[in-house]
Amino acid sequence: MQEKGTISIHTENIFPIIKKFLYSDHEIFLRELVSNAVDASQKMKRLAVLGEYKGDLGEVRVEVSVNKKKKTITISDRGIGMTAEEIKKYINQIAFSGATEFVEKFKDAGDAKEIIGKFGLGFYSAFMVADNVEIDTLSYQEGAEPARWICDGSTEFEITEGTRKERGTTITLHVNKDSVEFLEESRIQNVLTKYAKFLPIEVKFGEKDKQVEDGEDKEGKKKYKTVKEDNIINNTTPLWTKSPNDLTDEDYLNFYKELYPFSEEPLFWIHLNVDYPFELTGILYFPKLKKDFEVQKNKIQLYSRQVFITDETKDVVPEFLMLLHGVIDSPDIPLNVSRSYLQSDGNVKKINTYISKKVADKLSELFKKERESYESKWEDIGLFVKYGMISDEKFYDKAKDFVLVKNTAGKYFTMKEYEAHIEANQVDKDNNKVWLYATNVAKQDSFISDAVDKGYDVIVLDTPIDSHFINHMETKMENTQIKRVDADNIDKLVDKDEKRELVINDEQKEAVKGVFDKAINNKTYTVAIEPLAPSDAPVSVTMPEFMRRMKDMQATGGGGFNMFGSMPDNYNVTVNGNHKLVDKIIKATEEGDKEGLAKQAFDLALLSQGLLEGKALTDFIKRSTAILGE
Ligand SMILES: Nc1ncnc2c1ncn2[C@@H]1O[C@H](COP(=O)(O)OP(=O)(O)OP(=O)(O)O)[C@@H](O)[C@H]1O
Repeated sequence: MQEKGTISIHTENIFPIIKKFLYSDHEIFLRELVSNAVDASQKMKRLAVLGEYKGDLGEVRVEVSVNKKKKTITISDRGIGMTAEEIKKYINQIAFSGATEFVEKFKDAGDAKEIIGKFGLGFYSAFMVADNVEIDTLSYQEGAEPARWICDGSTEFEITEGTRKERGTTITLHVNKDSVEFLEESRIQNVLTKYAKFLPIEVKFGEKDKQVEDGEDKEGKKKYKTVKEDNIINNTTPLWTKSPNDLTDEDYLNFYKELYPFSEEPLFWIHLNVDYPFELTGILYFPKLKKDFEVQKNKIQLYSRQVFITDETKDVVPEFLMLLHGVIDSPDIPLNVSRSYLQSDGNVKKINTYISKKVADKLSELFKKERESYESKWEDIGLFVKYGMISDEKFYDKAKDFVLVKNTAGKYFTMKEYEAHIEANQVDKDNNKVWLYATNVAKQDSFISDAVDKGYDVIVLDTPIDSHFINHMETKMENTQIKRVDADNIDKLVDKDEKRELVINDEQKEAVKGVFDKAINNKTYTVAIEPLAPSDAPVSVTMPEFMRRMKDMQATGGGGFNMFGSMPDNYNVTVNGNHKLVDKIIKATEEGDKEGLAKQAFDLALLSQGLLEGKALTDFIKRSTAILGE
């Protein structure tokens, strides 16, 4: 038997185009060929189970080897093999028609780069690294003849009788001169570890050293010797393929270590398992996030029937879920399409909804069953929950019952509990509940203690996401305002319309304002004289809530409020017209003394907020020291 033919594709220059497109991702040829070998092996095993193959299965594993001298890479399996007819059908027609389709679809596409590695190019991808490809195969079918196929990367191929005696297929790649890197064992080892680590059929790549006990020496100490053993790349039954009922916490923790050898232990995990309306399995871990969530992204690995596809899961899982770690395995995620398509894909949407619901359910269960432990983990999960609430309305609906706020005394509340907690006292004249928050307990201490003295409660919102979270919550909660505790004088923050009289007259008020304006001499500070309690601070410096929040949001990204980030800081300076200091300023005869007092009080206000620095701080200390010596 000898047959020559032309592969039926229209695009004669298909090879150069494919090579160009896939330039940066040549390594996927190995993923494709090993996956094919695994598929053929699994089919073989199934046939045996079904009783359709009665012969000896032997050891069904895939073997990869490299011959540097001959410049070849071989991938061989003991799968179902192919007859000459099957080669013609599956390789010449199907495999190549897939490649033609690829070229036609994407030769003009702007996002060709994005689809690299996502398009299952199958067998054809061998030509990215090889000038010549051979197939030696023997079908499992009784009486089948071995067949051999050779193709030199043009559209010409040749099928002849083969010599293979053993069932299965060997693919031999004659590596081209641009791809010699793949003749290095370490390179192949890396690529296999990346893509084949959890394949369901054993993949062997050469041998490795192993230390085994070898009796004892004269002093009775154990001796060891080095022996060779098969280098098996994969764990064929990774944890996510097992039933959760058969697994212990230790199993999950060990698997986490296998995935991320250098990471801290995760907080908890969710085992995903769904058959309908799509197929998906996986394990998602909640890592210890702390406050730096950016570094945590891109840790979820995406598999399709245990073949690693990518760890760029953007577009496949909702943005906020990308903070999680773990594995998702689904044959229903289309991998051979561009990203924009992926976002509108029905299955991807269903998968998103499913994962997001599962995660919300898990958190809800933990909150209900183990509140104490949930609270102790809040520092780590809070960020995630808030991120989810802002970005996913369905998640918000569930999470609003288990999102927590902590007050300055360290007590945790749900939103409902907190509302009840402040309802009696923290309400302004218009019947708005006023939530007070601090972003830095140490720096805002004086404001916090003013609020606490009034019997008010202050919560701590000190993570980068909080300014966004507050904005979101305000739109959700009725008759509620959320204000930073240092955004104004406490009586203004919770304005109960308790009128207090100013003890000085209008003329004196103007004069005092003039003294402060002159002493401060800076347009970003707006001075106002207010009638406060004589025991309140003489001067306070605040930044209005709106301005502060826009700046905070801008600093942590997003919000579309770029203009605020570049605006100078604007502060309100509130002078307590009823404080003894004001009286002293009025009574002072020297202009310099008046200004000196005003400046000193203003600097003290800045100091209490950590706003006094540099030369201003040095001057203040000198001035204060001088006063002590007077
Ligand atoms: N090692 C093998 N043993 C038996 N049959 C094989 C082997 N490799 C390829 N084939 C046959 O050739 C066909 C084409 O392979 P190819 O990899 O191009 O596409 P595919 O595996 O069907 O799809 P994909 O694009 O997902 O890789 C396979 O479906 C299979 O029938």
